[in-house]
Amino acid sequence: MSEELRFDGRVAVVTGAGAGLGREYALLFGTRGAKVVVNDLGGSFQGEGASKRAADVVVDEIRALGGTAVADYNSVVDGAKVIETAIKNFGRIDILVNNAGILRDRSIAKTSEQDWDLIHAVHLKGSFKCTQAAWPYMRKQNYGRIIMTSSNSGIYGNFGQANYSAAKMGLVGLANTVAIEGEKNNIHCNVIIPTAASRMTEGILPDMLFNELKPNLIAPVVVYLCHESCEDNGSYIESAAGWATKVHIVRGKGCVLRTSIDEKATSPEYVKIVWSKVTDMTDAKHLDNISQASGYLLEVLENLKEGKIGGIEDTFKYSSKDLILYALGIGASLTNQNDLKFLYENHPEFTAIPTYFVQPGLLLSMTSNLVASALPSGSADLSNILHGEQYLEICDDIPTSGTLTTTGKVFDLMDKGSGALVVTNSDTYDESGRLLVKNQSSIFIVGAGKFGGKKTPIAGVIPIINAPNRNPDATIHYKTSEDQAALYRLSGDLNPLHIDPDFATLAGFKTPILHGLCSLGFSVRAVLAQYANNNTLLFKAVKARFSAPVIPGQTLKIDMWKEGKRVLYTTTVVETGKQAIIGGYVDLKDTSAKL
Ligand SMILES: CCCCCCC[C@@H](O)CC(=O)SCCNC(=O)CCNC(=O)[C@H](O)C(C)(C)COP(=O)(O)OP(=O)(O)OC[C@H]1O[C@@H](n2cnc3c(N)ncnc32)[C@H](O)[C@@H]1OP(=O)(O)O
Repeated sequence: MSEELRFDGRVAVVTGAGAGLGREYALLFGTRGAKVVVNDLGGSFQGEGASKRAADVVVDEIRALGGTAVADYNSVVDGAKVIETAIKNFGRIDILVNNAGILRDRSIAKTSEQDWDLIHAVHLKGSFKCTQAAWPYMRKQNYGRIIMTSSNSGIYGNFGQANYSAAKMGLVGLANTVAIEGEKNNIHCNVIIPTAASRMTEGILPDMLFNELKPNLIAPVVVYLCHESCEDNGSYIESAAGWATKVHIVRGKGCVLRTSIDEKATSPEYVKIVWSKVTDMTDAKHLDNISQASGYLLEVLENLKEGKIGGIEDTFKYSSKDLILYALGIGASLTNQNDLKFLYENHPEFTAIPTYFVQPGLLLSMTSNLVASALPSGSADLSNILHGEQYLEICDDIPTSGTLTTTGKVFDLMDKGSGALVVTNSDTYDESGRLLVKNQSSIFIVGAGKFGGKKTPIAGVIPIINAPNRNPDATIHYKTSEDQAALYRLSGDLNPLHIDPDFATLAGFKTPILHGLCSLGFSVRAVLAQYANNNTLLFKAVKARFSAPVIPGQTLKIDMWKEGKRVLYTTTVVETGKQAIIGGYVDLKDTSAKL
């Protein structure tokens, strides 16, 4: 054990110290050398009556233990008088534990104004008045330790305690500001959130818990918080039953509700769409002060201004398990030994199939109204949406797990007559801000054309490249499984079009169809197997146009033409002879197999 923590020369005022927690604090301070003012009005726990006895008994106890103490019988609402007792008797005030409290439990419907006012007077106003009265002395001596007593009833709410909960949460707010204002004068203010068996909690807590909630188990925590060696200021400490912890308020990462600084308004409908992001607490953080809170807002605005957010932002987390699930979803199989490195996380060359990284961009589109926001109607229904084209470029080394940030925006909108074509661009970064992946998706909204828009793409929309007019240099067949879409969807694209027969009918298909990106994954596997010896490091980019649907269970024929480091390909459904992907190509950094 380290050196005994002493309070010699210090004067401590403990309010409501006639019983329960306050008594334990007062006794411990007294045995540690502090001169103690034992404040207690001596009323009932409902705030009725007053007697000197409660405080006197504790004073006697402290004296019997060899300590120094005086009683004070004032109401904490007369804070100046309470502090005056300390000054008159001991000449100073170093420690103030705002502990006095009463209960007036009623449901909100039955809480009278008097119930409300009385609770606020004792808890909140009393703590304020005592603190304010002690303040000039503490400032002058450049030292002070103040405790505010909050409660889980305030932090979480508790049936029948509206008045008490509000006052207890009010004390947290009071402590926050007192901590800031006192900092430069070495006045620290912290919050204790105790759960103790006392006359206030008897009958509320279960017996088993009640019997273990001894106030003397909390006193050491409060007494330490009041010691000069304790550097905490503005902390909330919860303690009960011989246990203590710090409590934090955290703020989620949040979600930007507009796509550019020029967008002057957002809408309740949009808020509804992104609500899961607004309320996502996965990356929640504690902020140390109000400047950090507003600082982040400024950052959001700066990013919007500089076009850095340039649209919607999303977080994408993945692990080796996700990579394996994806690999299975696009047909990787242990029947091919070369695929083991995609399916076994302990394989020395375990790696992602690069097309996995179409997911961050796609999921961003699917969980926001990015696509709909581009349309004149402002709305789009999944039953009318088909994946038209995809471009993916890997820009840097891809880790096998991570938390990535994707920013996405609408890049172009075309009126194709039979439908509208929305082109979205997204960039995906790792935690250090390294650009890992670029995606461009063209989404065909069937029936949303003829709105008078332009037909041709702007520069920057990556065109498809038609296959050469010669026999393919290589062909690979892959049979998809009847459960291919059921498996693939687990990687994130939960569009019911791929699994729900009723939804497929609604969208105009006889049966659910395969995800376009699943067919793309199969096709890239073929190119990597044929021309890169399955070495994913050689993969640079892929482009595809989804020209006809694929039904799970059909066989894909991937025809390939090698032109330098570019491999052009088409993907045909063997059973129907229809081309499912046209104009596709894979750019390799190098090739490892000759024609
Ligand atoms: C918000 C959330 C985002 C959701 C993201 C996606 C989620 C996924 O779950 C969805 C999917 O995976 S769907 C499955 C994969 N996709 C498909 O199966 C679509 C297959 N393609 C088709 O059916 C038709 O091409 C079809 C229907 C697309 C077009 O056929 P037609 O209407 O007959 O058009 P056509 O007469 O051939 O051509 C008209 C103009 O459009 C251009 N075009 C055609 N197909 C295109 C395509 N796939 N992509 C881009 N442009 C396309 C043509 O070039 C033509 O333009 P122009 O007149 O200027 O030459």
